[in-house]
Amino acid sequence: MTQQSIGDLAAKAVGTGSVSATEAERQATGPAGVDRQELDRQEVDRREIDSLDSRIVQLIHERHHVSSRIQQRRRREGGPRTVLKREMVVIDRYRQGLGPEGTALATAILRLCRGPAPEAPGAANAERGEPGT
Ligand SMILES: C=C(O[C@@H]1C=C(C(=O)O)C=C[C@H]1O)C(=O)O
Repeated sequence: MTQQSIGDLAAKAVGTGSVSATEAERQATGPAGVDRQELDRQEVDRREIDSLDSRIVQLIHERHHVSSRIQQRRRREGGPRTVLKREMVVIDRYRQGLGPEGTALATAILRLCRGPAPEAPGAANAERGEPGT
């Protein structure tokens, strides 16, 4: 299901913007019903955020994969792992797109893409069959 269709479903299910609930529906559900509608909207929006966040995490994994390939190739050829000039270009793209916080985000992403493949805390323990996951 696409993000757009989740949003459409939400609009149909709980009534947003021009598709607001009728007075009759409001009377039928009462104040508690209105609260429930609000909760429904929040739940749908939260699911959309969860889905977006999963995609962002997946994209960072993909980015790490490609970045590692470049870094390893350069190392094999006797070059350095990192190239500051290129990193400045990357940081600038995030800053242009997101403002000052973009710089912090780019820096974190570059750091993630420098080390071993990022993994969830406890993932290594899970592989070894240890508790805490
Ligand atoms: C991927 C590269 O190697 C390193 C990693 C970078 C990145 O993850 O964007 C950028 C510059 C280098 O420090 C590259 O040179 O493009």
